[in-house]
Amino acid sequence: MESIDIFNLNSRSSGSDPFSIVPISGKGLGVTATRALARGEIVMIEEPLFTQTGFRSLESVLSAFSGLSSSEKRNYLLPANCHPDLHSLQGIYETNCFPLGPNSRLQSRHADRSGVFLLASRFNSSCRPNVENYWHTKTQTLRIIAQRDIRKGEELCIAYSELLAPREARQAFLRHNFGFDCTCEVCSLQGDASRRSDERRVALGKLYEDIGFIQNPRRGIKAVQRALDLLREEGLTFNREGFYYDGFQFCIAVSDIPNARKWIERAYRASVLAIGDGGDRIGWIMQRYIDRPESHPLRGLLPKTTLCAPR
Ligand SMILES: C[S@@+](CC[C@H](N)C(=O)[O-])C[C@H]1O[C@@H](n2cnc3c(N)ncnc32)[C@H](O)[C@@H]1O
Repeated sequence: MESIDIFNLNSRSSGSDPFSIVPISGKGLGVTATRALARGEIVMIEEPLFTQTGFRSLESVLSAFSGLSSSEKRNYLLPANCHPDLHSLQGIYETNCFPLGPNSRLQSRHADRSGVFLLASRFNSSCRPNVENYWHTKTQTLRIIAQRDIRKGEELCIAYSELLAPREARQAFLRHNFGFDCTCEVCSLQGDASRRSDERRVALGKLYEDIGFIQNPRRGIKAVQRALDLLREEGLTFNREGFYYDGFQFCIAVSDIPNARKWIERAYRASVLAIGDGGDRIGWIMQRYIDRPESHPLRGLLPKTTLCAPR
């Protein structure tokens, strides 16, 4: 393995940053917290070294690489490469790039742009991630945000794989795309604990797909509560704001304005904690409905009734 100047990497961050890049047993380098972090806190903000469109090729990566300064070129060659079948410049890109938007976890997750980042490329993967990457359109920077309270010294991990999938499927994905056997705390569970985790994730995946199609609002709100319970039990924060937003829409459809307001407030709070208060589109839409929930176009779609508030 290439010898890596960790001091040089760490010196890229400002002295007050709450993370450090260090060797992690069995995983190469990784990122740890140098102090306790609160949920919602921004851990890192980084500009891309270069970006690519969705139709990238060896030529486009080469062309971007040739525009870098000589020290940037040296730094680009340091991160991991899990694609020995590709040209090394392309392999490094495919191993380390991040999607750049679109900035909505409520809508499509398919980015048509990606970028490579020297510090952020050092985050290892966990199937119960404690930080999440988010592309902040306004500043054209990648933000890494704490998804729960984190202890000093804890490793900070993002998720490389689909979270709402059973262990075997996640492992196969990571082996195929990143060339490693995941040894995160969830993949290391044994027996019943592993089976229960799989069941929760599969159930969550089904709820995530199905909730938008449920027509009966009482069944819908129950499904939302169930999804939020499963997330809590599984220690995940994936799409929390989306599930709260679903709860809001069920209440709005039956003109239950007081409960709708409580659901949208939770959705907004969960969104700010997940991706920060960037004044982006999701935050802006949610804020509008906190002020005037009755302005949502689904209002009164179904006969009036009272549902329930989030727990
Ligand atoms: C994007 S790099 C992450 C940083 C990398 N550890 C380094 O030293 O630069 C991806 C590589 O890190 C390692 N890795 C990431 N997450 C891992 C995990 N959960 N278990 C084992 N290895 C992991 C794998 O070798 C993977 O191919």
